[in-house]
Amino acid sequence: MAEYKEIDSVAVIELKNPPANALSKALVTGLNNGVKRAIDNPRIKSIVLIGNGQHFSAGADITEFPRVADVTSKQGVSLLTVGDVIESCNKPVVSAIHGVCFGGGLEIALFSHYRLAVQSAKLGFPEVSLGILPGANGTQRLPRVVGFEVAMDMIVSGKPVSAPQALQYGILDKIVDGDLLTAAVQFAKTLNTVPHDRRLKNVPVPNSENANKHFEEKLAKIKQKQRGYIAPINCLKAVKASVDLPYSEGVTKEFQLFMELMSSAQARGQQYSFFSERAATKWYLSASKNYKVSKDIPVKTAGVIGAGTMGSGIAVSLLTSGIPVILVEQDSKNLERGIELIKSILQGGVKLKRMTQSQMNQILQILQPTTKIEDLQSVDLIIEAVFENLKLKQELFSKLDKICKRDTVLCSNTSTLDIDKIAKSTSRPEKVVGTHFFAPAHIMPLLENVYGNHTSAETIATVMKLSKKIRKIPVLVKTCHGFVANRTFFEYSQELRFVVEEGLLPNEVDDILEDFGMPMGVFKVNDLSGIDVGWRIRQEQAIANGFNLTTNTRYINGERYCAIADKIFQAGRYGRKTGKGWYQYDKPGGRVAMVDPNVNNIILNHCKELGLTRRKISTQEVIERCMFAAINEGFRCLEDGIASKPEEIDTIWLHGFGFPRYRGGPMFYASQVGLRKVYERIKYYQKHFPETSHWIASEMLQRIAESGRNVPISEWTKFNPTPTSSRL
Ligand SMILES: CCCCCCCCCCCCCC(=O)CC(=O)SCCNC(=O)CCNC(=O)[C@H](O)C(C)(C)COP(=O)(O)OP(=O)(O)OC[C@H]1O[C@@H](n2cnc3c(N)ncnc32)[C@H](O)[C@@H]1OP(=O)(O)O
Ligand SMILES: NC(=O)C1=CN([C@@H]2O[C@H](COP(=O)(O)OP(=O)(O)OC[C@H]3O[C@@H](n4cnc5c(N)ncnc54)[C@H](O)[C@@H]3O)[C@@H](O)[C@H]2O)C=CC1
Repeated sequence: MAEYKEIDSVAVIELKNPPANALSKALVTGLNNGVKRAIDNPRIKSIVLIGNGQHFSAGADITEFPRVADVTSKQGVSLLTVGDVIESCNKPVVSAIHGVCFGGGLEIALFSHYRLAVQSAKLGFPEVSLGILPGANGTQRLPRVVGFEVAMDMIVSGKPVSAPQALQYGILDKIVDGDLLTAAVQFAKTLNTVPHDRRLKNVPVPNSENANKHFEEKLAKIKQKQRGYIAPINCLKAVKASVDLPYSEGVTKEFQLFMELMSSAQARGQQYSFFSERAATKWYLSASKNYKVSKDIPVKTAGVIGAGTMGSGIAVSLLTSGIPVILVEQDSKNLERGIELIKSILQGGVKLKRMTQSQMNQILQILQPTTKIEDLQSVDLIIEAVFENLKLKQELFSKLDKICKRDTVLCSNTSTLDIDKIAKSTSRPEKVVGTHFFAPAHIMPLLENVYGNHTSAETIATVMKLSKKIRKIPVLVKTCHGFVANRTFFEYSQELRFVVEEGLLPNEVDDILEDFGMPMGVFKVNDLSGIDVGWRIRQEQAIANGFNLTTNTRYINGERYCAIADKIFQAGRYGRKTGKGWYQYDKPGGRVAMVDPNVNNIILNHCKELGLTRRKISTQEVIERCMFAAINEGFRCLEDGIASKPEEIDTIWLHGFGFPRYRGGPMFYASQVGLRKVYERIKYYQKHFPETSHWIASEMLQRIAESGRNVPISEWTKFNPTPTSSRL
């Protein structure tokens, strides 16, 4: 775990716990033993700590967190005990850093007396994203090096800094070229004693005159931008303690704030999210088709068809990752509009200092706009993002099949349509796959990749790899109408439309959802993605089912239907883009949503026409109805083999819909509420709303609820009554 060796008078202790040298109890014990061995050896004059493999250390071992008792136990060796041993050691200790030096890893480095790093290293405290704070004195030590404001920013944001930035802040003493170990040993040999100010606990916090002001400003920002999250607030309070209290009292305050977080439900949700998004990327269809064994096709050039809302954002994601794009539109007017959209997105990046004007110009050089689909003949991969219309997409794929080279991967950004139906218009269904981006496509992190019955492992591997290359979090699901994201979101939003039909107004529903932690209420989301898009999807589905949808429709094949959204569409209110939808906006494309009495009239008239009596609906009822409807559908996706594990559904909601990370995702939320209760409430709603089939409880949910025990999420799929494949 920690390998000890001697190079002349220098003891070298190598942290070794692949893949990221997480500081497990065993590694910390090994480190402690190594430092003590060096202290006890009179021939040793100084000590170097270095990481084996790709990183110095990714910090404390998160898998050990559930055992909070271990973390806090005074028995055994903790990061704090080894930290004390390092800091009080009379032989200089040098941390030699490469890869990442995160969390507890950075705390070890800050207990050390000197820090060196290679140019590419990254240093930071990401604990806040796990719902905790750097609890091994990081909140008291970092400010003593970098001052209050920088420490506050680093710890509250969790964002790492580069080695050159860390050098500038004084976190690093030196950036070294060439072999890190050789340089560190050479450096260590020049050291004899440990000066007083190299033990950070002896040092006051510099530049702390305006700490109160900075504290108040940051607190206000957190409350506005990270509404509901407790970890950033405790991080901030802990850093402030470094200024307000002597070191010995500051660490006690840090411990108290750390323990508050560690035992919180939010930390459980955030740590679950860390593992669920990694579990979701590990796709598995069979022994010969999975993330471990399947090879991808390198994507050196790409095509995007349709330069509307989605196509332009998709093109930006590809272009900013260095992939040249041929952008195809149906005519030059739409093409011009698409190019302008792309330019305005990039210009936004320049404004926010994410890129320079000259980088933007370079990016535009690898964009080739055209109205000729034939120009796509030799690209490696194409993403189609034209209107949501099956016939149109089939025609397009059939053309692409004839035009493109044989191994071009053909992707559709369809948000609902069956990939198999699109694939069947080609002679290469194995190359056809869904790549479902979320709006705005250049910002939203999720990529829901969708395989059909004929999609090859190579095609899947290609889009999963590409997702990472373009900085997206990929999840692989199986084709069906709406896949996982829209299938579950549909039930959530449908139930909320019913709530509006029964008594609440859109802004009242949105307020409840935003208080629950959603970044935006469902009606604001509808306005953003386009009321016309939703309308088109409903029309498509109705046509596919041989049904004629009108604004008077109340039931479809006996199923309750709410036509208010269609009436909003009929009123020419297409959402933000037209400056009015469920809300009134400051201007077309504007962001400021205002309650519009005209919308309220549409709703009230609708109810009057149908003779519906409106009623008061409680917050609890709203949350239960939308969440439990989505959760029930999530279980059905598992039953149908559309998703293979609950973690996929949760990752989709976290990164596609901005579900609050501290709640883990809808399925994790269900586990926290308790599946027995979720099941009972679903049965209750089924009794009250028998004409809505999403209240028929999933059999899998029923089995778990009736098992009489608290089944952990990792075991839920064992209760699947219809295991469909080997994907479990
Ligand atoms: C009265 C006194 C009593 C004593 C009281 C004592 C109290 C003291 C308490 C001290 C508590 C310490 C507090 C502290 O500072 C806590 C921390 O350090 S929390 C950890 C912070 N670190 C992170 O959040 C880093 C997370 N990891 C990453 O960012 C990335 O994984 C990384 C950049 C390292 C690598 O990224 P990438 O190459 O993309 O690979 P993956 O992300 O897929 O990771 C590969 C693999 O590694 C696993 N892993 C990564 N980090 C950790 C980790 N920290 N712990 C456990 N496992 C980790 C990851 O899950 C992947 O595993 P797979 O199985 O392959 O999916
Ligand atoms: N808007 C959203 O929030 C999301 C939409 N989607 C899906 O993405 C696709 C595109 O949606 P949007 O970008 O919102 O639509 P959009 O209406 O903004 O853009 C579609 C573009 O396709 C172009 N187009 C139409 N036929 C074409 C053809 N034959 N050749 C070349 N270009 C053609 C149109 O001119 C238009 O610019 C749809 O399948 C939609 O369901 C997926 C996720 C989210």
